[in-house]
Amino acid sequence: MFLKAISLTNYRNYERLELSTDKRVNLFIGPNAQGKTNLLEAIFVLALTKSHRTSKDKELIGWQAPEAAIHGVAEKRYGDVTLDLLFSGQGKKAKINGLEQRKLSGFIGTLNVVMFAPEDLEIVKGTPGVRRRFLDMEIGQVQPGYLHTLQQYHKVLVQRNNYLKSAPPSGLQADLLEVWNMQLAEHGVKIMKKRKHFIQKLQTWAASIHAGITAGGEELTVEYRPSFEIDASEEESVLFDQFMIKLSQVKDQEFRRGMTMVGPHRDDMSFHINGKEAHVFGSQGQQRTTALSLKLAEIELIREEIGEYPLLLLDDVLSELDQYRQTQLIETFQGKVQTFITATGLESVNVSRLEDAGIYHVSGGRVSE
Ligand SMILES: Nc1ncnc2c1ncn2[C@@H]1O[C@H](COP(=O)(O)OP(=O)(O)OP(=O)(O)O)[C@@H](O)[C@H]1O
Repeated sequence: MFLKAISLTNYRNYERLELSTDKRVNLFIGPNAQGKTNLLEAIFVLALTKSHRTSKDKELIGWQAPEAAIHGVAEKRYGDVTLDLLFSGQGKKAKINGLEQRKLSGFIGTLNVVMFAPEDLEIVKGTPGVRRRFLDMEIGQVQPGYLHTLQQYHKVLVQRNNYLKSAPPSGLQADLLEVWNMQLAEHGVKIMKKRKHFIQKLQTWAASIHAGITAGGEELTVEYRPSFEIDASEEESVLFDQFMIKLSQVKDQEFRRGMTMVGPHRDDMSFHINGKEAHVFGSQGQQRTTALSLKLAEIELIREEIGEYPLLLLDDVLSELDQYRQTQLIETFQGKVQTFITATGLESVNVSRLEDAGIYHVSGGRVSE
């Protein structure tokens, strides 16, 4: 897929921007705090209706304005699509080809993006919560039903935790807990199964991309670390029973601690380079390359799922890669994936390798070619 044009109205520091993005590689250059990330963020928001930097939509609206709008024209396999998002104090509205979508889930996935930014290092170095968010965003982008199941799971989890916290063990109502257990297990196994499948595929692509970027010097393995082991090839009913047994085993502990001890909200994933845990033993460069391999693997996973390549957004990351890794990155996707890159200067980018590139200068919320 290809983003042909984007316009912004009162989006962060862009009062009004109309930009045609008809090149395979679009490079945005400028000093700090001029609006480069804001522009990539706007493309990300047009795909997922929310920012990668903030959960507060209000922050996307220009400080002096009541509302913000993003308009884009994307070329897809089956033709052109126009996308509109409007953010105001009342919430957000989404339109595809001028038609308002009753549910945002009908809009998400029309445009697909993969963003790689400096903070993605946290996928490797950060807490399990960061890794779960990464998984959920990625699976959610290609399997719309997933986010709905996740929401249901979290609703039950909150109710169950409140009950565990407030009820004295002697006064427990076994029936009530049983109902929540069943709902938790029903949604929980669906999420775990999807995560397990996703990580298996992610592992295959990430390992081969990582080997390419490091000229075969590093072998990356990615593993799912659920709160209890499952065999994802089993029927959901078998996994449901396993989940229920697990809940009964940790019951006493749950009452003591007042919280749910097993389930996808306690999942994690692990990364090993040449058999050693990347989080503990990896150098900064190895950790960054691991995060990059995961993101690039996602590009292939999205293509497998939807039949075309997503856009790639690289925010301020090229300067952190040595020339060899930059070249590998560019050559892997050159000609196949439309790419948007930000950098503070051209010297940090191996421009000679780029084909069909447009170079834009960003200054104070304005973009010039
Ligand atoms: N809601 C908003 N309304 C107006 N301006 C905003 C809003 N949110 C952020 N800004 C401004 O946007 C600018 C930051 O832009 P951005 O994050 O895109 O910088 P950048 O060009 O990517 O810089 P760097 O190279 O440092 O990453 C800041 O000057 C900030 O004050």
